[in-house]
Order: sequence, then C-alpha cells, then structure tokens
Amino acid sequence: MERELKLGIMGGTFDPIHYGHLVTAEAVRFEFGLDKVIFVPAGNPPHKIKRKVTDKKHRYLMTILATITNPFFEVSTIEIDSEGYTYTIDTIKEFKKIYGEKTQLYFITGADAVLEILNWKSADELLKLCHFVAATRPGIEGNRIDEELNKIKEIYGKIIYKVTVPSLAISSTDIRKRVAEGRPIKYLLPESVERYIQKYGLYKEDDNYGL
Ligand SMILES: Nc1ncnc2c1ncn2[C@@H]1O[C@H](COP(=O)(O)OP(=O)(O)OP(=O)(O)O)[C@@H](O)[C@H]1O
Ligand SMILES: O=C(O)c1ccc[n+]([C@@H]2O[C@H](COP(=O)([O-])O)[C@@H](O)[C@H]2O)c1
Repeated sequence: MERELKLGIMGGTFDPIHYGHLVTAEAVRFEFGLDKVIFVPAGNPPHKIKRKVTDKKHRYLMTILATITNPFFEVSTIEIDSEGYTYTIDTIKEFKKIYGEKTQLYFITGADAVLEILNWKSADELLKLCHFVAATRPGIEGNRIDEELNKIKEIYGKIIYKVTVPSLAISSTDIRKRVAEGRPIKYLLPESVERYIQKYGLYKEDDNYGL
C-alpha cells in the first residue's frame, strides 16, 4: 500500500530569503521525514502593513535562486499569482485540492510567527486542516513559545510541534538595513541571492526597515 504524501509548506514574505529560512526548512524536512518542502512567497501579505514589501516577482525569483540546489525544495506561485490579500487558510485549502485530502501538510513557521497564529484568518479551521511546526528562533524565549503552544492546545485541542533548529540570528529586516547602510550581507544568505540584490539595486532606499 502506498503511504500518504507528507509535504512541508514554508510560507514567508522572503524579502529577502536567507539562511535562517533555509536551515529551518531543511531541519524540519529531516525531522518529520517530509517528501518535500514547498516554499510559498506571500503575494500581498495583509499583516506587513508597516512598510512597502518588495515586488513579488523579485521575492519569487530570489526564492527560486536560494532553493534550486536542494532536490527536496520547490517554490509555489500560488500566493503571488493571487491579486488580493493572501491568507494561509486559502493556500492550505488549495494545496489540499491539488495534492488530495489524504496528503499530510506541515505548515512551517518560526517561533515569532507562531505567537501570532491565533490572530490569523480562520485560525480554528486552519488548525484542523494541517499540522503546524514551530521552529525555534533566536530572540524568542523557549518559555514564551511553550506558553503559547499550551494555550492553543487548551483552546483548540491541537498540538503544534516544536522543533529546535540550528540557531541563526538572521532576519530579512537586518539584511535590508545592512544593504541600505552599505554593510556586508555575505554569509547571511546564498551568494546567488546577494548577487541578485546587487544587480537590481534592491534595499538601497531607507524603507524604515519594518521597524
Ligand atoms: N532565523 C530564523 N530562524 C527560524 N525561523 C525563521 C528565521 N527567519 C525567519 N524565520 C521564519 O520564516 C518564516 C518567514 O519569515 P519572513 O519571510 O517574514 O522572514 P523574517 O526574517 O522574519 O522577515 P522580516 O525581518 O522582514 O520580518 C516565518 O515563519 C519566520 O518566523
Ligand atoms: O493567514 C493569515 O491570516 C496570516 C497572518 C500572518 C502570517 N501568515 C503567514 O505566515 C507566514 C509567515 O509570515 P511572515 O510575515 O513571517 O513572512 C506567511 O506564509 C504568511 O502568509 C498568515
């Protein structure tokens, strides 16, 4: 009998994608024996209202460049092809249609994102539709994550898996700030992405860095 497909979904703004994202996706893939991890660059993320997000074509292409060397990684255009705001609930429903109801979906988030999950659109329905994996992230205390995960378990009866991943204190905000200030970004993200940023002159402008 064929076993059910197990897919990881790594959603993110990826503005730009960096080694924190890649190491997290790879660690979770290995830990859960996932068949592949699909990176989903957010199209029009409603929660990133503090600053103008870089054109989705650039973010998509940088995600392709960063993931191309890993045979277990793929990139989906499902959210960037969508015109309006993009919500995870709609993406998960679409993946269920594409891959079949029996496919096990694991939505991968960093610990900061999981602290917000109860505020996401249709959170209760979303928690029923797929597994969630919260990856540790520098700056987010383990206790805070545990408290939030316990709260979700009490309210929704849903267990969110916590996975310890190699700790990389890298963020897209810091990378954008570094580029704007002319400081190095080498070794924080794949060289191909660094070259792409240089070629298209991304992040040169002060954009208040999302702070
Ligand atoms: N260094 C990291 N370690 C673990 N998880 C991370 C890391 N960086 C980002 N993530 C997770 O990856 C997902 C996508 O993140 P996102 O694209 O917003 O990157 P970011 O670095 O948090 O960006 P920004 O600084 O612009 O907010 C989120 O779930 C986030 O928590
Ligand atoms: O669906 C929602 O309401 C929702 C609210 C906030 C974040 N998300 C998703 O969480 C993922 C990580 O978001 P971010 O902001 O850390 O890049 C990304 O796939 C977002 O679309 C989803």
